[in-house]
Amino acid sequence: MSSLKLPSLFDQLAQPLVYAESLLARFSHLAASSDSRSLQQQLVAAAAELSHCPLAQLYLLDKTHTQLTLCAEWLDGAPLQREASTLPSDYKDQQLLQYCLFQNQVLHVEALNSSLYATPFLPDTDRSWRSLLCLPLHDREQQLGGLLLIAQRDDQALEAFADSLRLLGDFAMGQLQLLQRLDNTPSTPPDIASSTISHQRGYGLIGDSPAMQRVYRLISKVLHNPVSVIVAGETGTGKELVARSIHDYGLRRSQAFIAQNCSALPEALLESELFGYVKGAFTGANQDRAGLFDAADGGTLFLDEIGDMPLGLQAKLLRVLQEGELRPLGSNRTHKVDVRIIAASHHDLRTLVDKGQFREDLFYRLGHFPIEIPPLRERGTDIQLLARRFAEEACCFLQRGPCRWSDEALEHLAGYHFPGNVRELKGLIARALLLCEGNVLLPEHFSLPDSQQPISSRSLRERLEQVERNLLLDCLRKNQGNQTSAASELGLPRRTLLYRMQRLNINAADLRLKDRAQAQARP
Ligand SMILES: Nc1ncnc2c1ncn2[C@@H]1O[C@H](COP(=O)(O)OP(=O)(O)OP(=O)(O)O)[C@@H](O)[C@H]1O
Repeated sequence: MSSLKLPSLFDQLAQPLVYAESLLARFSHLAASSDSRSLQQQLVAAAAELSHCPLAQLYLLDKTHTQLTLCAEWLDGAPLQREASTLPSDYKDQQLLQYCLFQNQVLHVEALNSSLYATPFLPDTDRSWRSLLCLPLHDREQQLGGLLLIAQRDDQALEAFADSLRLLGDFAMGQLQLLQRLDNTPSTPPDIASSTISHQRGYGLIGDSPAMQRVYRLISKVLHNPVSVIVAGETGTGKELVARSIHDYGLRRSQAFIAQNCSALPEALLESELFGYVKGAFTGANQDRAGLFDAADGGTLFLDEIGDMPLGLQAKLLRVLQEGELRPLGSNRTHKVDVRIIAASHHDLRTLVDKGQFREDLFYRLGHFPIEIPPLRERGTDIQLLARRFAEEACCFLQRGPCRWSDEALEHLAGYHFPGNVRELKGLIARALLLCEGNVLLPEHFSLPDSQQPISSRSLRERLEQVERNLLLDCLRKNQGNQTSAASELGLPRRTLLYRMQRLNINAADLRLKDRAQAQARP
């Protein structure tokens, strides 16, 4: 929440203490309200009366965060009930409201008659509207939930009311949330069998651990904000899933989400995939073809493994990000695109910048908002939530009845390190279900390496070896088992890597076989 800027309030109001007193009274009225409808009415009445504006409006976003609805209106001292048919069916074309929502910013317009914004959402009255103040409102989780608007028929500076009305509006949003929760409280306790579903509250992601709660908080900050995001984390931790959640729960959800892995294609092919081309751009270009930027126009483009994008393409990407303009291959014309970029990498991009393998300007342009996804080993009991959920999904997929978990099997999983993270867990469970002939999952259904004695009973040396083993395995997997590339990434001579692998009992051939088996077992 923003804090009250008392100096501006004191400067601009004739009787600031009287104002502060009425503001307090409004807070306590709202706190006492016991139904959502009257709470919304009380908020608009309070906003109009505190600011001495004839009009106040409250707009709320629906659960999908895409649809804005006018929920309460106060005009000339009384509630206004407009026929739904006289109101816009949605406010997607209302630039002023959308600006406030998308930018998550307070908007103050003092001379509406000379402003560029149209205001058909304000009610028609004898005298036209001259000034307004529009405030984004947030709920208790700091998620954008709606807008509070006040308007005046004179040219009047209304910013002095921004901080205090925002606090009041945010408080009302929190109260609304509480009332809605009370309305929906089930009269009987939740079904135990469906308990895992209740944990799916983090934007469709599973996990309740403090590490994942931190991720959810970061996601909530960028949902309604068009900044580029970099999702970082080890392989298989859920980076693409997080990117999808940001798209699915944000204002772009009705548009396309397109994902492209930047390490999967050679440079020329990646370039034509991303930017498109015109007929004759190269041999075989028989017709114009739109690229992924065009396909994602209005939506989100997820660039996975951005650290592997060749430097030449990085420059082209930077241009699109800066100018919002695209020039397909072989064309001398540019056109505008509006694409939100979410990039992911399991490399540390800062290190790549230092090595000259990633452009510093692109790093700063993209990396406004990094989100670090924790590895599974830092998520505590989330492993069990995920395991149960994946088993339910796999049972559905295999069209068999639900399986029970033995405590030993859950403990067995909890003690394992999971170098391949959530993806590895998912693969292990799919395989275990195939091996399980009854309906109880037991430790022997999970083919975890033998050395899985509890971490706490191992010596420091054994633990360090385990860390080193996981690091080498990760690096080898990432480099598709190529020891020369893995050694170069680790900054080791190849001979040293081979020696360490031998000492730690890592067999590159096994690694490839195991990965293949897991890929096949994946549902
Ligand atoms: N928190 C989560 N809840 C549910 N499923 C998850 C979660 N995290 C990851 N997964 C699942 O794990 C698998 C791997 O996730 P994802 O592909 O998003 O990982 P990634 O980090 O992008 O992988 P890579 O490093 O290979 O690009 C997917 O099947 C995904 O659905």
